Amino acid sequence: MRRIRVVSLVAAGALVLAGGVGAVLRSDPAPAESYLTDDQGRSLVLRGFNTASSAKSTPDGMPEFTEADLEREHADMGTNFVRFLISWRSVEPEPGVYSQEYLDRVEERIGWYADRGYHVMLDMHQDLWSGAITPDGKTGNGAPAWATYMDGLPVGSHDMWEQYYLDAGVIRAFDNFWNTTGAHPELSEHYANAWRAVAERFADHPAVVAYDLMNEPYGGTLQGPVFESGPLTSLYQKSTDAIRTVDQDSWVCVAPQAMGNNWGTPSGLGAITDSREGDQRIAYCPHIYPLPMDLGGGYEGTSGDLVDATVASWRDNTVRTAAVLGDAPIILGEFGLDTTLPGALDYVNRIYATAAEIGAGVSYWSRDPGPWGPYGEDGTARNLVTALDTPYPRAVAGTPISWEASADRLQLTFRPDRDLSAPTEIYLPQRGFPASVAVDGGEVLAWDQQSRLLTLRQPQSDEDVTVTLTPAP
Ligand SMILES: CN(C)c1ccc(C(=O)NC[C@H]2N[C@H](CO)[C@@H](O)[C@@H]2O)cc1
Repeated sequence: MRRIRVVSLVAAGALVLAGGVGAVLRSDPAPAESYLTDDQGRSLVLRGFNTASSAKSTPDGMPEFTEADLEREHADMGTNFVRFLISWRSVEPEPGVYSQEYLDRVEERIGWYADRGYHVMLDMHQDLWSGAITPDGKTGNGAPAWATYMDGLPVGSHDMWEQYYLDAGVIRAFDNFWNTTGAHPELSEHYANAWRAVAERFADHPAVVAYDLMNEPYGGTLQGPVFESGPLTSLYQKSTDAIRTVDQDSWVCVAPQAMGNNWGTPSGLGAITDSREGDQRIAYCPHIYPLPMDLGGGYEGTSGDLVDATVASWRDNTVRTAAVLGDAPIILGEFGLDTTLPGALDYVNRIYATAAEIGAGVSYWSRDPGPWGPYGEDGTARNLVTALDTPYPRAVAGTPISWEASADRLQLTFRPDRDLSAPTEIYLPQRGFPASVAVDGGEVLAWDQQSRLLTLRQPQSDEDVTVTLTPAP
């Protein structure tokens, strides 16, 4: 049973511990800008995957992922979101040259998601800066070789990929990009202009809802708040300004540095100014990877306690930084684990419960086959599929106040917005709702057992409404 309670991150409220899950009761609903919204103004609850790590190394920059793979994911888990990996090396293979052929390939795949009603966040992905940090091109990914200046400093050979971040050549490549060296002010300009080229292509695409400006930033010799409030915030501002010259409506999602923040420490990220008309559309997209999990401890015993402490700290720090960014909506851009670890699915449920508490979208890392993913190398469905196939209110015609879900029950409290014409839309899995649905507190507009979507007639009330869905007897 996964009980999920969405609570306010705005009201001070009393911290109420219920069933071991911390919850801050909402005394006032979070402002609508605490959620990304769709074109009809509905608050979006985003659930999906990072697709996919395989794109880091393919020559054409595309994930090893087919439309049939998406069809299966949609049928098995009812996802509505994807953090789709793109790369600077593919967008701008030569300085100032933007590959429309690559963007064509991206657009083709985004069309698969659009055909199924998904929302897409494009992730300009990097790890260890670039494939150019090692001769085999297989260690890092993201930046093009022409933007990789290691100044002849060495890069070693390590068993753990994270260790490459401490090599002098890798640090120098990052230092030159952030212009900590003073030698390459042009690189961040190129980066912002690459984003403009991407946004120019997707500004009017019905499925693209957000741009994740940089995956897991790393400051090289600059670390922590001095990096995050300095070069990182500057790059985000420069990229946001470039995007807004061609796209006024997509959300711009900014992430803290990975080191530390992935483990629950606070971020020094500064606010970004959004020049668009109306409400700002800046979102915050941190990741979480508790160190005890990374060290193989699993979610049990002492390791489980340390993970819980990390999750609690991460949540508070995430809410704090989202407030600094102007009550920005939150998307948990990445979390994941080897789901063969002890307590793995309890951890998955804990993270989804925490995400729901702060109104965050979630993209699981990752969609690739294997022990972390929903499907094995041989294509068989793994334990993660059932864990993720649970009811959720995909689009809410108003402000979500709280919701709880298990396989065969969903209870949603929301404050309707009578100005919205589109109805609240809820996903209900086959395993919990094999036939008709009993609805208490609301009126069914439609129940489509093929798409697994139930829509509610918009209540003619401004007061909070609580709807409970269970399988009809
Ligand atoms: C030392 N530094 C800077 C560092 C260490 C560890 C990670 C990491 O595990 N990240 C978690 C996952 N995210 C990437 C993709 O974005 C995956 O490859 C990692 O497993 C990142 C940075």
